[in-house]
Amino acid sequence: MRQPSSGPITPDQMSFAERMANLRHLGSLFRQIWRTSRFLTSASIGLRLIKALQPVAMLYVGKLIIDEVVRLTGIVSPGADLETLWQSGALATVAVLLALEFALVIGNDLLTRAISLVDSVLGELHSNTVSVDLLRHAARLDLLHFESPEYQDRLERARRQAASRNSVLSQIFGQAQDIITVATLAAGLFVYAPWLILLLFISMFPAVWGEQRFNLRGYALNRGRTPERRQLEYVRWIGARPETAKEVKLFGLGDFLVERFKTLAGAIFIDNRKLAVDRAIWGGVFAAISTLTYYGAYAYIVWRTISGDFTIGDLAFLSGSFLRLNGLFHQIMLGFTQVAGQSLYLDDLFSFFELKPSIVEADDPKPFPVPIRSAIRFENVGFRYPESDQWAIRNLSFEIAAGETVALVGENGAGKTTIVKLLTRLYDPDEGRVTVDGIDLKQMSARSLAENIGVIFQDFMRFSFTAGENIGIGNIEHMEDEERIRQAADRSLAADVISGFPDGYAQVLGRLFNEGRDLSGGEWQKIAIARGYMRDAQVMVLDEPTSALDARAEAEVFGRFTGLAEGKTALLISHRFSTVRVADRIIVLEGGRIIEEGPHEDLVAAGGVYADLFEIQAAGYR
Ligand SMILES: Nc1ncnc2c1ncn2[C@@H]1O[C@H](COP(=O)(O)OP(=O)(O)OP(=O)(O)O)[C@@H](O)[C@H]1O
Repeated sequence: MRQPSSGPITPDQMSFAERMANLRHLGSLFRQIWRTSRFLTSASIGLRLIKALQPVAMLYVGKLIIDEVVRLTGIVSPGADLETLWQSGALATVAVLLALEFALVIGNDLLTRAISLVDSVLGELHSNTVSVDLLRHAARLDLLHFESPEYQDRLERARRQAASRNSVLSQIFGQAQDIITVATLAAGLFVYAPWLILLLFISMFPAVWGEQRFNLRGYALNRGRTPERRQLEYVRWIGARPETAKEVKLFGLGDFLVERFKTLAGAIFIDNRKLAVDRAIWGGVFAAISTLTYYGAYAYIVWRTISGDFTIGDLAFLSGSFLRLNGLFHQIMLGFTQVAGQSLYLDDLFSFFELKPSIVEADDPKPFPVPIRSAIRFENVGFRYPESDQWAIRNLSFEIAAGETVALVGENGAGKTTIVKLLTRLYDPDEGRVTVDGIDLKQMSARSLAENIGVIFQDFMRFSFTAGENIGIGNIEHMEDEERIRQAADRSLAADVISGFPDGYAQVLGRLFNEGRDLSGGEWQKIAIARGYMRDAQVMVLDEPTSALDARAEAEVFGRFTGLAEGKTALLISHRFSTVRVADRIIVLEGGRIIEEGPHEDLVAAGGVYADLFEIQAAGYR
């Protein structure tokens, strides 16, 4: 597989073997389409097989008609009466042939429509299948995949392919159909003038070579421009979102965004235009070469007819066959290079599916201890974000005893959220380990870990779903449990917010949809906290849970939290010391290391960093 890279590649950088290797994805594509609908896939193949034989049949019946007409003109005297002639039976053959040709034309039309119907239905189903597969696969990947621009580029490329790639298979089926047609036409032509086929073949080469080169250039361009295209999407997104509208207006960012969009779009446009112009010019030259070949061959057949070697019917059949063959040969050859070209894009899609999550479950996973008997321990843990050469945390050891509430404090970037990500196994540590009652998190079943640790992140998601769903998704298995949702909402004070909605729990939140209703930051936070309460988790992690709450709500949320957390283990992160002081123990972090640790009173008495920070905040209130 190619190394994932978003950097531009040029046609010359891709070896022939690599181009061929991309064709392996055709098998995966076929399986995916087959899985989508066996019936429709079989129907598409079957109908095309029948349609493949139509051209030669048409030409041959045409030849028979002409020969029959020529024969009849020889025996029928000018001005003969149609009725007498019909009754004599002389017209029987030509009538049958005409009827046959009519049937072939009608049949062909029906087949074309049936194929296009089957392909369009299959195409839509397949594009749904790919989108579902993409969603499923993305959900299995690690957080690191989503936090890395390179993987976002890959996801973007895969997403772009999801909707359109089934056309490749239609194209391959079409190719197979054309090949069968060519074989039947060529067999006819071969009987009359074998070397004409060779001539046709040679005349194709420049076009095929040119086409595959342009395909590769097109792909390289597209791929190399993925980061810019993502930026383009981003600028478009910023310019048209309710979340951004306030700042865009007040900072007067409109022109700035327009300029940035123009610059990015302009660069992409210039590249695309150059490619389109080159392709058009060379396409014209190559087409002229093959037209020349056709007329050369045509002149030859005309001469052989004049000299009496071929009948007029033969002439019609041969020139028709040659014309069709010429077109079809072109189509097939170009089709092959196009399929090869398209399969480059398939690599984007299927190599995304080949990405494997690195945080995987142990072979024989152990359950999370219920209840926790001893403690959660960070044992000499070190962690560096991928693509970062700085340790976010290093040599970190601490424990949270069963039933204890521990608070983490520290300046921005001290490593607090990183600790939460390690505790929830969104990442694995690079050094040391995180254990619960001595069992490494890596040995634990992902499901039981998720069931036992409830987290509310500072950048929690504001889903444009109903209020009930926004809370219910905190425990997807109990999403329909209204009683549980109400209890969770009561605990987090979200119930008061929801009681003000005309639709209550059925109220759609957010500004995305017509009936949606937006909330204040603090109101959203109450909903998010309720989501955390949906799970009856033993360990609750609250990362900046109350930053947007007013003082009264904060006091109340925490009053309830500490009450409810009795017997539960909790980890709190907050910059507000009024929140932090309720914890049994406070850990002060700096640069990913612990610098102080103890209950609030002890830390204040010790007069260290915590005491200073506490004093600064307290002074602000005096
Ligand atoms: N996805 C990431 N990739 C690379 N570095 C990161 C990533 N997330 C955080 N960091 C870095 O890791 C360090 C610790 O970050 P962390 O988010 O844990 O800090 P924090 O204490 O939670 O900060 P805050 O109080 O601002 O929320 C910081 O230096 C930060 O820049």
